[in-house]
Amino acid sequence: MASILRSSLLLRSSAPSAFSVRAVSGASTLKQEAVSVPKFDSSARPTSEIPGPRCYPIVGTIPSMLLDPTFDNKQIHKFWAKMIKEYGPIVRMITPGMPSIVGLTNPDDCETVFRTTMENPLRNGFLALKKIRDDEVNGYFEKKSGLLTENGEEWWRVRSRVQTPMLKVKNIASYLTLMDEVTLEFLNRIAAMQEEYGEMPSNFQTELYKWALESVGLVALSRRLGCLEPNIADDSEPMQLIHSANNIFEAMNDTEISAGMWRFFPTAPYRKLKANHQLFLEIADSNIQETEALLKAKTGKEDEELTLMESLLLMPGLSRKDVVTLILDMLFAGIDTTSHTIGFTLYLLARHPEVQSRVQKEVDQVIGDHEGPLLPSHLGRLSYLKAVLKESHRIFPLTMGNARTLDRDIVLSGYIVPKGWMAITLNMLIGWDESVFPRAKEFVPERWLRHKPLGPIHPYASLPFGAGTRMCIGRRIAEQELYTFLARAMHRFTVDYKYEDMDVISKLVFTPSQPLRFTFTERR
Ligand code: HEM
Repeated sequence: MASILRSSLLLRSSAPSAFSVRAVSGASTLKQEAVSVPKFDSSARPTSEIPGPRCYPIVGTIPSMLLDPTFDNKQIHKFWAKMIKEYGPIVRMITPGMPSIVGLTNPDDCETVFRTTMENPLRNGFLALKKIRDDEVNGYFEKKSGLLTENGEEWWRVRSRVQTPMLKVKNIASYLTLMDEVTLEFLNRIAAMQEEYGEMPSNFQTELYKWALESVGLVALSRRLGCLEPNIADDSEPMQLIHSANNIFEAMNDTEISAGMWRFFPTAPYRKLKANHQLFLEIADSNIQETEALLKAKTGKEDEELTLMESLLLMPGLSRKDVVTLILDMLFAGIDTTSHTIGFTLYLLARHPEVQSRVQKEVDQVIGDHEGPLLPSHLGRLSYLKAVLKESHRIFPLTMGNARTLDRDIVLSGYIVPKGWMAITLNMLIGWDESVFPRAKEFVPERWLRHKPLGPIHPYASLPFGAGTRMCIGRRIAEQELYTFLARAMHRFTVDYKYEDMDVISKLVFTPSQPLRFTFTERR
């Protein structure tokens, strides 16, 4: 089947493509571009002096972590905040058998980490997921576990080929009309729920997951999945994808932020991860095959533009399995990310009516009485709305930090941090630091506007999508979904929230601590 599809697509390869497949084909060695790498200062203080909680022989800092009253892997930001307060902007953690860690809150250190790892960005996270893909899924992944978990040459083999097509704004813009259609349907659903319940039901988060999966499915699977059907059954395929992705994130939080016992025996979180990954894989794979069948059926028309995924299937140097694994990761990474960002942003807008009216004013000017689908030119003019999203990511970043394993010794905050250690840039704590962001506790989107009224912002201080060659590959897709949703929602509704303040719960990504019981009032 796969080869039939591939050859049928290849027959069309002479057709003009909407997507750039030329950019990096043939590039198979790690990027060697000129980056300015900070000089190593050999007079720096030794590694042994890096501050941190008490380190014991054999067990390292594990007892200091586990016995600390703030240590809770669902609230990991509180533990890191305490460590940084006690020890300063660089703190080390030693876990035997795992790479030692430094947590960082000085943006200059973050810059050093990203610059020195630019050519070989190693991210040794999600190890339990990698083990499951490598050892346990009956050879499905052929020991090539995909962008999320691979490193080095194998990671770059795929990344170098998908980088340009997936991050080119123009390519993603070709999905705007469809994304807009999904959003408009979802807003009708919001209006219906508002009518029925007088506010959003306490499971509104699940509604946002449906919007997110329906939106990312447009790009990943080139079709509608039906997530927004009224009364969609809880055991339907889209709902099973959503539930299993949620469970995968939760289980990965438990395997990632732990002493790593899953390496020695299948712990409960490891088993949960394996079972949900298997379920997700089976459903996603059958959906991918369905998409392949549809693509095969529409073969032959020379003037038909290729979808992003079709053009990736045609990319020299990428196998069908590579593309399938990418689609799998897009579906998996595309549910719990954009949906939580929307949840946090709506909460911040509800709590700051003056900001909300400014966004509404902007979208009224930009969209006005326009009746057709949103156009890229509309999104291009939403500078305040984009500032709102940046500010929302500063206050509620989705991840605690960005991680890089060092492939050489470097100096951070005046200490030598050796090769093999993992440096984590603590996004959330940097975002909340008054010395980096004046009026850090306030929601001030204006700080991101071009004239920077609160002063310049360090370019490495807020990196919600990571940075450099390993930056989020779904960034453009995510941004387009988020801009579309917020523009349409603010054009139609005013949002309100009357309940407790929002905190975060870590489920690999930060999720809202309270049910999202928003009230949406029609503006017209
Ligand atoms: C608000 C939404 C999102 C945020 C904040 C976000 C954030 C991130 C971050 C911080 C990373 C790690 C970057 C690094 O190590 O420098 C990442 C990686 C990744 N993201 Fe996203 N993401 C979002 C949405 C998405 C979506 C919608 C997709 C799929 C379409 C996606 C797919 C991926 C993949 C596959 C990677 C691994 C890339 C690699 O290692 O080469 N993300 N994302």
